[in-house]
Amino acid sequence: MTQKITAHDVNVFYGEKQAIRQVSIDIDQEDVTAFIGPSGCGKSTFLRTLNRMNDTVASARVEGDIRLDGEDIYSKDMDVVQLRARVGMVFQKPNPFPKSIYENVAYGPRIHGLASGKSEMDAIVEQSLTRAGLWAEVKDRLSDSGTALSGGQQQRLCIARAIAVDPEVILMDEPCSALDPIATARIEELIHDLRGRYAIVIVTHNMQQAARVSQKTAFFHLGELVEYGDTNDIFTNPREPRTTDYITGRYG
Ligand SMILES: Nc1ncnc2c1ncn2[C@@H]1O[C@H](COP(=O)(O)OP(=O)(O)OP(=O)(O)O)[C@@H](O)[C@H]1O
Repeated sequence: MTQKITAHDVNVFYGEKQAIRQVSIDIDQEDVTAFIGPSGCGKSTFLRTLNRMNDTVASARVEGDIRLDGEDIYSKDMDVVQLRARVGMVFQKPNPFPKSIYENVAYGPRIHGLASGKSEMDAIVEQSLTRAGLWAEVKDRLSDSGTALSGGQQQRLCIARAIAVDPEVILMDEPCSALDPIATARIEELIHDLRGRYAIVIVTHNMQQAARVSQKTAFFHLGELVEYGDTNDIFTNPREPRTTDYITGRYG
């Protein structure tokens, strides 16, 4: 297994309040990794340390060592715009730009200078929408607004947008929580299809979803990483009593 991201002794504070305590974890390149745990345990906060999205929160402070392919992502030399292209993110609520479907996907490659002309851009847009499982549904209406799509299609458009800049890692923060069961199933299939090409980390409230889509699961509680291992082991043979209590529904 190749370790794509390594995190050591990570603490996150919002002002005085500590949200993440001494978390160390290695994220595999080839796997889908699920972060689970009760509301407020810090899953999203920790996820957002992995592409420095917490930089956008004025009160947030991150301590510790986080590396992408061995490179310290909190180093002064790290270009954060570049980092967020390498480590893309998909949010809870689909958030397409109020622009055409085509523009939603082309925007990132344009600002990163990834296409040298219209035909190259067309190819990136088609490939990204194809990988996101949306091409067949939108190829005849690329100039329609992204916000006119269904919720599930919007979320796949957001995944296409992340894919378009050729990321190495995709972070997904409860990507299905605003979707119906059919749209959720499409996203879960898509995660299967994308596995291997991108390292994927998904925060989910839904334990069945974690069991379905991931190979590795990390259980967080009160800002700590309680247990991390193969998804099968976490759900069938957890080592920690707190994990057992959570997966058997005793809290959360
Ligand atoms: N911007 C913020 N400012 C201050 N505190 C915050 C902020 N964001 C999160 N927190 C606090 O940090 C802790 C962890 O929150 P976080 O959203 O990371 O948890 P979570 O496990 O993702 O929860 P949920 O599943 O409900 O989204 C919580 O106590 C939360 O109130």
